[in-house]
Amino acid sequence: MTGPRPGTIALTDAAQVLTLAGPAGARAGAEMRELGILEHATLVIEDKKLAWVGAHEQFTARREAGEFAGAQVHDCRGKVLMPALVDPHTHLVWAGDRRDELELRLRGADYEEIFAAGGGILSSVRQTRAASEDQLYGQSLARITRMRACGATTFEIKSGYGLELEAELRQLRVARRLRDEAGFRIKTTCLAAHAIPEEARGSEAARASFIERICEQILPAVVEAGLADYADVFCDRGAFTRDEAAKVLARAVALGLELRVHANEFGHTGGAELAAEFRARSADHLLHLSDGERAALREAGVTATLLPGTSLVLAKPYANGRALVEAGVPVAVASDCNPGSCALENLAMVLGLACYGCKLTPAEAIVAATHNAAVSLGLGDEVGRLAPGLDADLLVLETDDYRDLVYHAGSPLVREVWSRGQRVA
Ligand SMILES: N=CN[C@@H](CCC(=O)O)C(=O)O
Ligand SMILES: [Zn+2]
Repeated sequence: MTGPRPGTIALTDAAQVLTLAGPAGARAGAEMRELGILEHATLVIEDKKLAWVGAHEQFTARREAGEFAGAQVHDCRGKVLMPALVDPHTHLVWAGDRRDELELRLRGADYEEIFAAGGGILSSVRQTRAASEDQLYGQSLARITRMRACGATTFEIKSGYGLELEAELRQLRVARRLRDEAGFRIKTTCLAAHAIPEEARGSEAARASFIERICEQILPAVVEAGLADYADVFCDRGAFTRDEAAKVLARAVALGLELRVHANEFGHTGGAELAAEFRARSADHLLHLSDGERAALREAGVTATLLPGTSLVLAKPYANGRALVEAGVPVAVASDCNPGSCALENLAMVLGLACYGCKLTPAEAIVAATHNAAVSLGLGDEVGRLAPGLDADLLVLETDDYRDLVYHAGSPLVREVWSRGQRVA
């Protein structure tokens, strides 16, 4: 029997605890609806970890027998406890803003046309290149702190607003500082293949030499500096062709990086097939997807990451999440937080969009933005479920029914955010 320990906290008698008990791997099909709900349940945190979860009556009996005696009790009656959200696709390190484009788009301009004319991603590249590392860090820290207040404690962060060696390294260093200095749980991705930069747009030869630079200069330097866990490519109309993307992905694999792919956002551009061929950890966006492409993702064990905030902001179709679940593809949901196509910071609200737009059920959306997202980042044994031994990253919701996250999407239901046993928001 364990005695009282300093730093023991009991979150007691919650109306629902969503444990997500079940398989440790990515979940697909009906498994995505299993939340492992305990009613009238208590959860015990010791130091940074989850130590115990079970019926409140059992907790009381064990406490009377002397266990958990020193626990600090935090009454959670009428509340829901669930794993903190995991955001597996963000571009949250950038400088400046694109508020002017928001107004242009609302008055009828098209995102792809703005990009082709030298705005869009290229506007953020100019602003990010011009920022110092400390400016970039300050702006990104404010942003990620707001995102955490909305419920996410774990983030994937991509580069891709540098598109030249030093600026790409700077973005990734800032992402690492958010992890090492500010304590966020972060995985980083080199997305040097996000767009062809202005200086490489004059000719086919300049374009080819930029791709060569990604393969022979930027990716090797990023790996050498230990700054990235993944590589990513924007394989789509107006960005990189299937052949160009394949070249970058092959080089990344040779350098020891795992892969994520921006795929099929604007059309059937080969990105999803490529993600399957290269057995990427995830294929993201997927607004346009055939039965064959869904089957290829399933066979290759690729997680489909949905970004419904982007569909809302760009007034594009929503990815068919229902068809992906029915096809047995593990689904994750992310914010895609970026300066242009989706600056939404509230992943809890995006879960609502995943249901209303992509037709996931509330339970599927929660599994997608917790456990499946964590597994896609290689963090399934740290976060994403409420099980003893995992980090104590969890949310206290101001409701007694988890479905309110979707029913009242956008309302401030995330009352407390805990990360590694500390209340952080
Ligand atoms: N689609 C490509 N990249 C980002 C958009 C970046 C931007 O507009 O700055 C996305 O995932 O939506
Ligand atoms: Zn993206």
